[in-house]
Amino acid sequence: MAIALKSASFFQLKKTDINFQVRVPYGKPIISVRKCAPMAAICTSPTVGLSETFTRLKKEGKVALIPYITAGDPDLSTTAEALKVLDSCGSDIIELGVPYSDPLADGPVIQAAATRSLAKGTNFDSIISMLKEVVPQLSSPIALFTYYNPILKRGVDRFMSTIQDAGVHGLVVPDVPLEETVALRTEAKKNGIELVLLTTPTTPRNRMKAIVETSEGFVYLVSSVGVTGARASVSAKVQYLLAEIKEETTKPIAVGFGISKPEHVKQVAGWGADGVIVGSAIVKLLGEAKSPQDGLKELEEFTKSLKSALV
Ligand SMILES: O=P(O)(O)OC[C@@H](O)[C@@H](O)c1c[nH]c2ccccc12
Repeated sequence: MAIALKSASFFQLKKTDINFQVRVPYGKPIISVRKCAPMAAICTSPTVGLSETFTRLKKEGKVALIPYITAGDPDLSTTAEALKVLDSCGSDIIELGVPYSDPLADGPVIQAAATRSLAKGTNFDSIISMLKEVVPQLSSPIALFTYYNPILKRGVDRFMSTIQDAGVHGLVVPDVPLEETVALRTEAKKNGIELVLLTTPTTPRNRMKAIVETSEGFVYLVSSVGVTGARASVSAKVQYLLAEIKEETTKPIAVGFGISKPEHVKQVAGWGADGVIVGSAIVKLLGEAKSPQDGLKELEEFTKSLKSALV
């Protein structure tokens, strides 16, 4: 059954018939089968932002599942489907990475994904076009992930208004130092975009205090030194770092880096995290699957396993 995206605005899809062909302007049509929880009614009411999502989850006594994927890997049509799979399989916020040629904070898995995506011709404009089609079908807010250079190239004000117009709620810029976030924060605020800042295990206490006071949406606690990438275990130091940050702020704290299994998710949630971020394990699964359809099916199973660790 082919559904013109526009006419799906009040379409309640039942669990059994989530099997439809979506014709998208930015790439080849793709058949997708999703068996996760019934999609929320696709309505035009705007998704709520990051802070409101955490406020709702806190009231429900829940921890946010926050996956990260690289846009355009293996291709943008699959990214569009992956966003819907992640959304319908229990993600609460979705980090979407803009591929960049010099991802200095990324490990080999995400670096390879960015290289593949750029080789396919993915660029900021094609990502925005895809988001304009897909965001109205999602119940989870999108936090766009990009290095600073692509923002500067476009101009901070134009970048922020463009992502706001595409329905993006949050922004994470891992390589912008706190001292240089003034311009970003000013334009972000004008466009209702929540700028998430990161603190690490080696961030001095007074600097961490300034970061958490400035961060919007949530505080990103990097669990371990080094670059992104699945680890065999999550450092027990995270428990101490969470307690330290909670002394400085009541803002939600999401932990990322190295988290790649349901048991990691359970452990970090048990240490008091308000959100758990999983990136490389998902990027690897999608990027290395035999086909996009296989990748989407594996993504569904993996996302459900991560979500079940939080129930
Ligand atoms: O990949 P990991 O180890 O699961 O970590 C999350 C990470 O991928 C995601 O949040 C992210 C992608 N690129 C980044 C660059 C810096 C900090 C964080 C990120």
